Amino acid sequence: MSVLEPFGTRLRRAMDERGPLCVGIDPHASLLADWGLNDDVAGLERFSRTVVEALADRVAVLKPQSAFFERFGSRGVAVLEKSVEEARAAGALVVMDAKRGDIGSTMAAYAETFLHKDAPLFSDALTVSPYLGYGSLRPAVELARESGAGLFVLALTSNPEGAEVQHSVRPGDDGGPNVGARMLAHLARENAGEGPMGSFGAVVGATLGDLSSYDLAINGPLLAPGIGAQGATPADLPRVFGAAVGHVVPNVSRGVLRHGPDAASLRASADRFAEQIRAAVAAV
Ligand SMILES: O=c1ccn([C@@H]2O[C@H](COP(=O)(O)O)[C@@H](O)[C@H]2O)c(=O)[nH]1
Repeated sequence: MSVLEPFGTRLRRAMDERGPLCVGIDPHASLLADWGLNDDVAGLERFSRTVVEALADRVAVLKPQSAFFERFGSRGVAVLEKSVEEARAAGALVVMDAKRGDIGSTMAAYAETFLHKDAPLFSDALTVSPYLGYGSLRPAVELARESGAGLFVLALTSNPEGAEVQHSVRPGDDGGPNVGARMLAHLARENAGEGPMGSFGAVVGATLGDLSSYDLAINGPLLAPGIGAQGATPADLPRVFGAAVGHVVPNVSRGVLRHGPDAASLRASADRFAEQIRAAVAAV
């Protein structure tokens, strides 16, 4: 198996060279319609190819949302494979947003699917759910380390429903850290001693307001969805992330995609978000 430089190193370089923006590839049925495409595999393929061709040479990260491809069965997954390959070939890092999570023995198979360097769906990083226990993710952590890939662990998600799980505290641990904080602490341990940045990131929503009660200094990236369609803005980033804002990878999906299918308009929208993010982060 060929080995890449660690994901954290590659991501840090990409963020420094291109800015930290991550654009989602989320082919919602409504966006396919808005773009004048059919809600079928041909429409999916055209949508995804347009986004990759417009943006893969300028943004640090593209994040395909696997659900919108899986919806079309094996032919949709084939489009996803091709999109990942083309985006990586054009210079973007690919974070596969598949939010996998299961008992360890099954997690090992998910890891083989997305994090083995020779797998058809190999991606630079994968979103994972730790809600079968952080330890159940161990096979993914180990294979990611071997391959030079990374993980983004759901810690404090952008949706309001997430609080029910993520703000809960272990029984008998009154006053102790909540679940989200525990996930951040696990990740800080995973990234200890890594430079310039570890490969094990957290998903922390840009919609969540002041997070100063959390220790976001995990020495790893913080993938921040919620900008655009979910109501957060680039200007919110310093208030939400404080001193950790330099590790934030802000994600925008529909906020950019609604400007398609014209490639120049997609690029212009991504450039506007990138500039607003640069200005917000520079002001800290
Ligand atoms: O906490 C989370 C984790 C993941 N997502 C995903 O990010 C994008 C957001 O899309 P927008 O169109 O910019 O709202 C989407 O793929 C979600 O599944 C998230 O929103 N929140």
